[in-house]
Amino acid sequence: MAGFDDLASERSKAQFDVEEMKVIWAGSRHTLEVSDRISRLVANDPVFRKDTRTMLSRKDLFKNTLRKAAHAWKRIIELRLSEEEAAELRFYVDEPAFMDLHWGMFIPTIKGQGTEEQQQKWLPLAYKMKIIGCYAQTELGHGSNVQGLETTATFDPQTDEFIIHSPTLTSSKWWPGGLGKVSTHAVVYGRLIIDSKDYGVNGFIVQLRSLDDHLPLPGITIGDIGMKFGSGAYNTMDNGVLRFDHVRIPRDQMLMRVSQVTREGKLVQSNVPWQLVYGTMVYVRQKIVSDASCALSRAVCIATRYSAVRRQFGLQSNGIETQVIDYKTQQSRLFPLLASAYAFRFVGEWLKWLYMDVNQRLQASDFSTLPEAHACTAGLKSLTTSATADGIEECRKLCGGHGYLCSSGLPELFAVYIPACTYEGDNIVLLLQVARFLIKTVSQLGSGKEPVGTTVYMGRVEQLMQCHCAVQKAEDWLKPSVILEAFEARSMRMSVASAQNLAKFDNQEEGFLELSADLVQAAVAHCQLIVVSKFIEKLQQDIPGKGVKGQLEALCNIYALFILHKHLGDFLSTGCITPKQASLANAQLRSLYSQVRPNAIALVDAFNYTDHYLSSVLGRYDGNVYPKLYEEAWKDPLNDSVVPDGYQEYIQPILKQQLRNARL
Ligand SMILES: CCCCCCCCCCCCCCCCCCC/C=C/C(=O)SCCNC(=O)CCNC(=O)[C@H](O)C(C)(C)COP(=O)(O)OP(=O)(O)OC[C@H]1O[C@@H](n2cnc3c(N)ncnc32)[C@H](O)[C@@H]1OP(=O)(O)O
Ligand SMILES: Cc1cc2nc3c(=O)[nH]c(=O)nc-3n(C[C@H](O)[C@H](O)[C@H](O)COP(=O)(O)OP(=O)(O)OC[C@H]3O[C@@H](n4cnc5c(N)ncnc54)[C@H](O)[C@@H]3O)c2cc1C
Repeated sequence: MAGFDDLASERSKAQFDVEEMKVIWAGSRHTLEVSDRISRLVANDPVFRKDTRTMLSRKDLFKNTLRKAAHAWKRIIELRLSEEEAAELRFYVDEPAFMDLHWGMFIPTIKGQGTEEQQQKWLPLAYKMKIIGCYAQTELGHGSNVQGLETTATFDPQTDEFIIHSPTLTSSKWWPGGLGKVSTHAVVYGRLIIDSKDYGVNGFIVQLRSLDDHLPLPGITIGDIGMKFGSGAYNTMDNGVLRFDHVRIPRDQMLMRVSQVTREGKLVQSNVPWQLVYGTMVYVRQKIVSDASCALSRAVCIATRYSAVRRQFGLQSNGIETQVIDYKTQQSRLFPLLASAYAFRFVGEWLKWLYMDVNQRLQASDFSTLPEAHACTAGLKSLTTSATADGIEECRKLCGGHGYLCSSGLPELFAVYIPACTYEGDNIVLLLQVARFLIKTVSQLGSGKEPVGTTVYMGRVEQLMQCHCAVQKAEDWLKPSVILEAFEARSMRMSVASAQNLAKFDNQEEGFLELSADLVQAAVAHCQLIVVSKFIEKLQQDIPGKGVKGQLEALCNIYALFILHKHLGDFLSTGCITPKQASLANAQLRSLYSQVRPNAIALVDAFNYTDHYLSSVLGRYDGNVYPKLYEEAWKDPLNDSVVPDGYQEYIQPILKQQLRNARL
């Protein structure tokens, strides 16, 4: 039967050891074992079913999410799951919920911005979930501009308290996940006011709801902000609105690692940089990069399997049509996304390491790598989420009409994913942060301050401004040194050109605004260089398993040459490559697609996703697409009755009217 045979035959063609590739994808044999075990545990638990999610009303959907979250927590306790296992469980349950903000933002904020005493007081309560917290920063009037927040926290020396207040409608907290209906507490960001003086934005732990009956505490107005994009999707989350009317909290509920307010109302700065108030965002942005590879690989897995099952046109001698995966256009759209999924996986792994490293340094009062960590997390968050959102939509189109059905899994995946381009920092705003960092780095060249980390290449400015690409034949594009130099030269030249243009302005801030579109492109070029270079670094590690390294090399080259092809204007206009070299790169790309073609199904099998996680009829492991699509259609509530509700009120009268008109 079509599908079964197609995928089985594809798997038999694989030229590499899929089991070893699974280890590479997971990060280690141990991680693969944990992820495999927990994914099956979730798939086999009826409470975690998700097939009706897109058809439920908001209220039912939300209650269902609460039920799943409670069950997940129960299983975590019963099975004594480790933190790693619990995080995997959350991943495979695959439903955004208040727990994400509690564990992903509330707890990390207390850890990162609270003093030792504050951590000792609040963390045990949060770990045992005796309180549930969220992260209340964004307001109706201000999201990107954190320094523009309006909520006030005014110190009252009489009572040794802060008075938290929402002075305007636009100061209402708006968007925080978990806030609308669940959280009992929040870290609230507001302006610290002492003696009528504004000391800027700080975090405060505020109790919102009673721990007895869950009612809002006096002075607090709280609710959900309403339905969001798509059915199911992010509507499982209670993104909320919150207003304060002079709510009092004890002084020790201001998070005081960065600065402290004394009993006398004096502000004392500690030795840590004030930017640590933004620290949770760095942590979450780093996580979002790893998540990008998961979302993209999931869409790619669905589109690749379906492309091997789907046949259109071109009858072969045996009388069957061509698998759409064999069309070069399909390959040129699909394989760069497959390569991007692997590329984002490895850059995510590296970013996790970078974050751990910066964190260890912070503990030891070494703040030197914070600007680099901020630029990398901001830039890579922006680059990977934008590419993933576009990539999921491309996968939908790669699946033709059936991709538009909810049962393909792609519409909901898209709807859940796209806010990642906005939350934790709008992607353009974040790229502008990277651009500032690059301009600063360029302006310091020659000052004796050597560029570090991902900007080390800028230390070779003279060479990179003048170098000529050495490619003479298509295969030359397979050399990592050639690719790296082209990407470094492009990024260097774009940053230098931006800095030179900026220097023409008397007012740097005005110049920055005027040139911001070019600056964003320079930031993208730098971030793409990071992704390419981290993929190349990965390949320099010991990679066991028959044929595994060869496949990864092909994917790395596809990623780099696809980006080169997509941004050809940059590479040509900066003189990094010639038109002839561009066309050789394109020829090489085509040849790489042919190399990956027989391995495509095995390369997506290596993600090791269960059918439960994929939740896609098109992406089923067994390829049994058509019978299951047919079966799914009949499950739609519209098909509960043969004649639809409303027939007598709305269809029959029209038909009768037409009958009368026809007789006239
Ligand atoms: C055991 C059981 C377990 C249970 C299992 C459950 C497990 C569940 C885990 C799930 C985890 C998943 C977690 C993920 C959840 C995802 C959900 C996301 C929900 C969304 C949340 C949000 O959106 S929160 C709100 C986010 N908001 C933003 O991102 C705002 C963006 N804006 C800004 O960041 C800033 O305003 C700015 C950076 C754009 C501008 O800042 P500012 O106005 O201060 O000006 P400058 O540009 O001049 O910057 C000054 C100076 O500071 C430097 N800098 C800026 N930001 C940072 C930073 N973050 N870190 C370090 N430094 C920074 C900047 O470079 C400047 O430096 P100079 O040296 O002066 O140049
Ligand atoms: C699903 C979801 C969940 C969220 N969860 C939380 C949460 O848990 N806690 C929380 O506090 N917040 C949360 N947020 C809020 C989120 O962090 C903000 O929406 C985000 O930071 C973007 O800010 P904004 O909405 O103010 O966008 P705006 O800044 O208003 O952006 C609008 C447009 O203006 C552009 N723009 C803005 N500033 C500039 C600039 N300087 N230069 C050039 N262009 C600019 C942007 O690129 C964008 O195109 C969530 C948001 C969403 C969508």
